[in-house]
Amino acid sequence: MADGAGGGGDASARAAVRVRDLVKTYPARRGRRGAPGTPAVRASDGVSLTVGRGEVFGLLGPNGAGKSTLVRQLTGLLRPDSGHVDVLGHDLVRHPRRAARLLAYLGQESTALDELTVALAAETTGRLRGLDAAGARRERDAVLEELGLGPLADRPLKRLSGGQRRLACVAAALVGERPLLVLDEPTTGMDPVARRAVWAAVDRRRVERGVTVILVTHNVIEAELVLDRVAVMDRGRAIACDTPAGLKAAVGEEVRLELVWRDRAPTEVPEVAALERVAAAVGRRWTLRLPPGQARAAVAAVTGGPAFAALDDFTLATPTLEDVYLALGGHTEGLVKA
Ligand SMILES: Nc1ncnc2c1ncn2[C@@H]1O[C@H](COP(=O)(O)OP(=O)(O)OP(=O)(O)O)[C@@H](O)[C@H]1O
Repeated sequence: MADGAGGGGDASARAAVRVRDLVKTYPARRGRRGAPGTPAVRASDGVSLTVGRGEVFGLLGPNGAGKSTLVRQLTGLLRPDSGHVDVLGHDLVRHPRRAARLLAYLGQESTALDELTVALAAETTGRLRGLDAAGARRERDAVLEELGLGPLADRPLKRLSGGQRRLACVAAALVGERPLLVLDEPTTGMDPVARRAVWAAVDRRRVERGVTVILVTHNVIEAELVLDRVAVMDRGRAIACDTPAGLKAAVGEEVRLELVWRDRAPTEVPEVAALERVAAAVGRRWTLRLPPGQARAAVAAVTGGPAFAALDDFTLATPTLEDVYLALGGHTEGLVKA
């Protein structure tokens, strides 16, 4: 595990992936036969980020934050409405087919391999990635051994448990090596032994071969264990990007203040108007990160004087790791904490 040194300015100089101003809106759909339709969703709302070569880079965020939409654009599978995606010097918006040579992608759904046995899924993927027959068999055997899949080699994927099937799909993704691995929640449903095998395999490729890894997760603990840097996604935007330790340190000294207004915030009160400029507002709820002294002053301002009548509730708390996300302006629903 690196200390996160792959991040920051160094990463932009030796970028594996650069994303600039990526926008993707899924169009609204009309409901059929009186059923309600779905509104348009801006799933990528101007995302920019840079992943350094050899980094294990995470996308963290709750359900619906836009993580999968982002990686599907990174992998050339989904065309952005606007913005740029550069992978190892290739413009994947203009040339999406080049993705197949540059990266291995493990999506959330992997039914394409279901009819194959574990061994054949790995071998076939190797052949599709250009290995000759002997090379594909060699890599197949090595990766099945590495992930502890030997005993299941001859079982069709559709006859495996969810976690075993996921592990077989990871194995297939690792055959016929690509310089970039994009893994969308690779360890879903796996037991701890399998999870450890996956993280070890990922780390080995990075350390021994300089492979870059982009990893989607909404597990905060996992993020802290395996990632060099992490971008926190919320409603189609990357709201923060740093090492896990850096993210914690950035809010560690600060206090989280939550204000809930009865009806609307009384922004005609100058102290409230000042707080509004630094608050993340969701409806009637404002979340602020403030140094302890300022937090005390803010509480005094909203609990005394004319603002108090408009205040429904407030809480003050020291941020925990999980609070990093919330303190950055995100929403905790769906963010796995263990
Ligand atoms: N094909 C689609 N058509 C319409 N809307 C979509 C489609 N795919 C995703 N969305 C919407 O886009 C938003 C982002 O979805 P996305 O799957 O990228 O989120 P995510 O962060 O990967 O979530 P999860 O953690 O649940 O996998 C959500 O509001 C989702 O409902």
